[in-house]
Amino acid sequence: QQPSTLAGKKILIVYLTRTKNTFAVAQMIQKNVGGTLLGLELVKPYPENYRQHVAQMVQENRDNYLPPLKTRVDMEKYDIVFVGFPTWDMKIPPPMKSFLKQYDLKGKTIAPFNTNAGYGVGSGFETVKEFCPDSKVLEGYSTTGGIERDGVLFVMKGEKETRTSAEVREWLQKIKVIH
Ligand SMILES: Cc1cc2nc3c(=O)[nH]c(=O)nc-3n(C[C@H](O)[C@H](O)[C@H](O)COP(=O)(O)O)c2cc1C
Repeated sequence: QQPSTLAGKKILIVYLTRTKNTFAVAQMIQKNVGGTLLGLELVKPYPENYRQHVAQMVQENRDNYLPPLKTRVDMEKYDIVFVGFPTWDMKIPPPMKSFLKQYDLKGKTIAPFNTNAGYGVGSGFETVKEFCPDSKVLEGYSTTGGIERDGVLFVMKGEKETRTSAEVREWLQKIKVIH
């Protein structure tokens, strides 16, 4: 494991994923910094069908609905929280808003990361800042993931995986989590 410039700090890597691209980035982060991986699960999972999933999410955004989480975590144990999510509708996904709203992240350091279909993170990183006004929100990392609409699901393999791993390391160095 790499020496951490934040030695002694307890790290949580929370992520939301549907087709595992964001999960793959979460694993790359863990390889570099250690810490606990935590995948967000919902009380009522989204439909497996992509179009139904999109329709439900669009409605949730319209209603500003925060879906209840099944996942529980003792946040007091952690100092640094990595927050990973795919871009949905050019925004942060509703379940990640549920997470940010539910837990007290005051005084903690937050490092957001994202995968998307090529249109970028949208308003996602800004929303993290809005939900965490009393946290230190570091510069985020974003990369392309799947394009489920076109049948492209998991892409974090081969050359893409190698390149993304290198970028993740560079990002962790830039935000001074590792040397
Ligand atoms: C409901 C839904 C909405 C999405 N909306 C967008 C979007 O607005 N812009 C974009 O670039 N990608 C969008 N995507 C694509 C995902 O961000 C991309 O495939 C991402 O890598 C998925 O991460 P995951 O494999 O961790 O689930 C959407 C995917 C889903 C399932």
